[in-house]
Amino acid sequence: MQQQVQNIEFNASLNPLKQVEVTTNVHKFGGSSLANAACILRVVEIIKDNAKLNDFIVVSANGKTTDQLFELLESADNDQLFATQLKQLKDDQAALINELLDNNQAAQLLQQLTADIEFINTESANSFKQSRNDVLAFGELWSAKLLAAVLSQNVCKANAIDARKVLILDSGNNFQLNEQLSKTNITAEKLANQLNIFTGFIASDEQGNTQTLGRNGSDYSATIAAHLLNAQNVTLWTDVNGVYSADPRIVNTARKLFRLENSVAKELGRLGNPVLHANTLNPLTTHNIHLNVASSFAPQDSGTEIGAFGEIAKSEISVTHNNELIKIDSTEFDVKTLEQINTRFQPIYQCQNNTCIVISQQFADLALHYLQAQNITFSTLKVSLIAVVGYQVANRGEIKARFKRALKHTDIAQFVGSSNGHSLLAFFEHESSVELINKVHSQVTKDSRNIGLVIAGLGNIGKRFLEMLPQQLNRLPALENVHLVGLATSKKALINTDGIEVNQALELFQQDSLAYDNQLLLEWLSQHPYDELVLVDITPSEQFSNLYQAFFEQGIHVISANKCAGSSSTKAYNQLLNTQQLTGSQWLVNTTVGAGLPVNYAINDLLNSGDEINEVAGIFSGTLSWLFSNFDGSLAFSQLLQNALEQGFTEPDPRDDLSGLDVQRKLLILARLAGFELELTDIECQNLVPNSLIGLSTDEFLAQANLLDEYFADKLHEAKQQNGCLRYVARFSKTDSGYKAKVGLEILANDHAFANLTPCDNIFLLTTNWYQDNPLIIQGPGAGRDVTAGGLHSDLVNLCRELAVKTKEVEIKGIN
Ligand SMILES: NC(=O)C1=CN([C@@H]2O[C@H](COP(=O)(O)OP(=O)(O)OC[C@H]3O[C@@H](n4cnc5c(N)ncnc54)[C@H](OP(=O)(O)O)[C@@H]3O)[C@@H](O)[C@H]2O)C=CC1
Ligand SMILES: N[C@@H](CC=O)C(=O)O
Repeated sequence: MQQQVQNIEFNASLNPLKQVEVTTNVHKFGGSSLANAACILRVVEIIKDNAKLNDFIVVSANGKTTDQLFELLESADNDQLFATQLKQLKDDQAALINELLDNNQAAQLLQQLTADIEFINTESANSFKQSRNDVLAFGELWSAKLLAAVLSQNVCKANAIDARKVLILDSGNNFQLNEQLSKTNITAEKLANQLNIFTGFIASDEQGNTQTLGRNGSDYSATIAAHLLNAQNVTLWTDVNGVYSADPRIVNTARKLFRLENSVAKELGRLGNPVLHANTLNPLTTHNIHLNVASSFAPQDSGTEIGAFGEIAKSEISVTHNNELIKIDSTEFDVKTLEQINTRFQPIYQCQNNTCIVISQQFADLALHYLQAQNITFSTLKVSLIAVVGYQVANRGEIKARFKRALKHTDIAQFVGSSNGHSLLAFFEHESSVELINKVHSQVTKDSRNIGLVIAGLGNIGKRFLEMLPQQLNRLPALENVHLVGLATSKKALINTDGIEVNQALELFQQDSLAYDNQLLLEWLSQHPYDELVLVDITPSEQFSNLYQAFFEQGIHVISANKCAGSSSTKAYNQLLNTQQLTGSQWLVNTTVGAGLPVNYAINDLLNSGDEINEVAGIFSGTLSWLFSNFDGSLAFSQLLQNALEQGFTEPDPRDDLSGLDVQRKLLILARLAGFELELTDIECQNLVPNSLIGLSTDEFLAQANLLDEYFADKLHEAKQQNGCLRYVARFSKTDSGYKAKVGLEILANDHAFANLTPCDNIFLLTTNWYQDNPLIIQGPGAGRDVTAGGLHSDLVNLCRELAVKTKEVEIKGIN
């Protein structure tokens, strides 16, 4: 039965493939990504979402087809086995065609398949003496034709290209690519305004003989095609979702490396990394082409990007191992022989005195034949390798020392730095154990993750937070891997994935920030290349706090000084908590109440200890505390207000303090933390801003603030008459029917606990089951630049400590 491609939108305006761009991208799909009809349909969806017309799609043979073809080559002398295997191959291919194509389309491919199978059958008579490579080529040819037909039927026109008509290898020059001829060919073969489906793995020589590009040759085909096409991006869609800091099947603390420096990626390939292959990166070095490794099983995940990056990516360290190596020792290597060995067998290591080479076992037979033919006497030894790979890692003393520490008490045969400086190599005369590989990984990477830090809001508090950042980063091991990567104000943002120099952050922001909108910010955040991203919201903006839902959905952690989200509607607040729990995002809000005072932590600790909060009361506004402590009638109230504003205690608009809104929000945040469900409007609130000052801009309000003076002078007089003082008090208490909550101006006795605070201090009285007759009191400065910025730093350190011990399970579909 023909399978359907789901959700294909034929409406031109919605078809993502309609946007034709001048640049070409190359997408390569490996065999396991194209293993069966369901996989191919998934690939079609990926192409719809990620490709555009004129892009090149490079394909491997479907599933295990190449293995089946190899088996046929081997069983040519066994008629019965050969016939069974050939029938199976034909049936498998025919099944794919019938499942995916309508009758007309299927008929053409089935006819071709029959002819190809007949060719294989005929060639078996002379044991494929001349046609081994022609037979192997069928895997990719069938795969390309099938995908082109499925795309043409369901998405857009697609043109299958036989790479043998394009990629010409020079048999007189070690089968190097004839670049000029291949470039001319690719231009001639590609068709405009469609997708070009290109066979991986195969090429031809000048005589037209089929040649293959070796193990994992399709990746190489993709990067060669990208080079010839001057493409911008190559994506290797495979069955793993990126390159890891070690093989995740062996090291379960391995981290995905989101960005890999070109030279480091090349070194990993050279040393036998299972995802990146030795040749793959070679064609990319001359152009600035980005290579991505992504999973076709989880296309929404960001994979690994390979390119030219700055310091953060360059600091990545990984561990690779290879148990399938052979060391060849000889005193007879001459320059010419070594040159040949280098070109043909990709040695992993060559001794400085030219008396030994280490090569992969896959080249062993060929290499040994070659040396015998040269009459060179040699001896061989199986060896294994554990390598620490990173940008110029051989020159990084601390990594070298850690690696050596991990190797202590092992019978290591040799320890050297690679000649390019990008790896440290430890060779052993036996297989490397899983324990040792884990130990090395843990020692050299410290299992640390890169944490990106974005700061939104660079005002009164944001600037102070930023000023304190360099010293914090230098001082605290917990912040070792924190990188400032984004700064934003209401209209401009500076994002630099390579990191923003913290000591010059404000200057860089002035120079380089660009206008942005939330959509752009979210787009960048959705693709950030860090293990964790922390956003510190030091804005007063409700509109900005509305983005938290999207942040949490993307697993981004938020530290808020902004009180809007914490005091939003019950529905919105609960949705945030649910999403955050679902995605593992952390949300730290310590400074939203009491600035740096640990009142939020105290409530959490009490609840964790099994206590219950019965009452919360106190002075929650630093501004109002400062104003009413200092207001004795000698200065007008409006003058004191101006003073509080200048000291950085007030909200950006001081009416948010005077109206009681700021205190109302804080009481709501604490009540919610204590486990109660209520809305802001459930808290009775006394507004001290007269109607005449409500509708004005902040500047207009400040210009007319003297209109407040008479009201507050009267209130002070009233308090004095009662031998008391004015205080703006928040009160929340549990009742039999639920709770009672209000914030407002009170006249308190002069010896009341709330009446004798240092100006600007907050006081929080927590009455709980454990602290009933003698409530728990937390008191201290509750507003201001230093304490608030300090509180935010405290949240950052606590968060980073938690993230350091967070374990992320690696999902592996297998490594092809
Ligand atoms: N003062 C204190 O003691 C305490 C303050 N807080 C909270 O800290 C926050 C910041 O206060 P403060 O520094 O005094 O405020 P400021 O007005 O001095 O600075 C606010 C900053 O936020 C930016 N901003 C405003 N809207 C947005 C937006 N939509 N997107 C991105 N950036 C935006 C502003 O950018 P632009 O310049 O472009 O407008 C500015 O850089 C407030 O939420 C406050 O409640 C919390 C505890 C204590
Ligand atoms: N404006 C606020 C600042 C802290 O939240 C206050 O005065 O308390």
